[in-house]
Amino acid sequence: MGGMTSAGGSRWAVEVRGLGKRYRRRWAVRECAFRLPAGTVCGLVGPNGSGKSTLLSMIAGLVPPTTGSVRLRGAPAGAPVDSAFLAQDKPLFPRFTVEETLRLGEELNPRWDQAVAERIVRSGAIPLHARVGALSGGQRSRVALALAFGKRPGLLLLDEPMADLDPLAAHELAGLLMAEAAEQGTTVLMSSHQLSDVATMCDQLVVLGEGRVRLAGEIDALLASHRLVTGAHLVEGVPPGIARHTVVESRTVGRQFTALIRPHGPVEGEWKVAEPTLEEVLLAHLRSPGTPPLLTVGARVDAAPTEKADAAHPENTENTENAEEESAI
Ligand SMILES: Nc1ncnc2c1ncn2[C@@H]1O[C@H](COP(=O)(O)OP(=O)(O)OP(=O)(O)O)[C@@H](O)[C@H]1O
Repeated sequence: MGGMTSAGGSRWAVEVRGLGKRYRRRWAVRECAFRLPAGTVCGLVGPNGSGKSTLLSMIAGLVPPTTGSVRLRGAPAGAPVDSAFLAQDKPLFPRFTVEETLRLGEELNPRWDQAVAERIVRSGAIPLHARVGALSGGQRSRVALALAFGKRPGLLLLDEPMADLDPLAAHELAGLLMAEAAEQGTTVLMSSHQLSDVATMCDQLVVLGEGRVRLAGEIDALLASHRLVTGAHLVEGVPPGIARHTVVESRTVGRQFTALIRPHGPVEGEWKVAEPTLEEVLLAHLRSPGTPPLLTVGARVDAAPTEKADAAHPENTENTENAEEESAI
């Protein structure tokens, strides 16, 4: 992705710069800056309370940022965009029938695709005449997904879409999301706590920790910039040959030393060195929130000044330990 430029803007579905949200004294999202190529499926991962829903709501234009800006498809910040947001609580009118709910979707959306919406509802065996308030949680999720997909949006923002779906429904949704991205060029940004869903569905990743971006970019490139190192080690602590790399996490059990590192050059010594799985990289980063952030070249935005950022909130800038890691990926 090294040759990418932001020329033409529209190759980036989402660009956020200096994005922050403060609720009273507490920052839910801080200094987020990354971009997401159009037509990709991106997983948004992070511990509870790390700011995923807040970030999605700001990108959806539902929550005004305290600092920074969101740009969608190269359009000026704040311009109306063709996106659909499926919130975690999936708000629907309980007194409407499923059919009435879809009709409302049709009336509100000029590009409405009734066939897609109906297919999603029918494959869950949900009767069109059923009242939404009488459906199970998973069935309501399916209706909400039908509404989101029926809009045929360019950008689909999903907050834990799989959370209450049964395994078959989740599998079907995964197929649908990937097909939409491939066939319609839809960009999908979805938060999830299911690392295996992220591994099977997503080609991009954004990891949040305490409201900040910890990892962002193409999953292949992120994996390629990490190594899992194992071997025998007789004394406590990280061996000097390993400590010269960025050590995300290390542990010694008995005589067995294991570390997830970002190598800066060859790993010397009698170590077994392998490329980690996505799950290994994610878990290590979730357990080690102090690791410097890593953004691939494709995910980085220039450090352009943001609208209302740092001048009004000088406490935003103090954090040198959060300096981004230099990398050639
Ligand atoms: N409307 C609000 N008013 C005050 N604080 C809020 C509000 N919404 C979110 N927060 C706070 O912002 C932080 C981030 O919350 P957010 O819901 O964005 O996290 P999340 O990563 O989506 O969490 P989860 O995985 O539990 O869904 C939390 O500390 C939360 O308490």
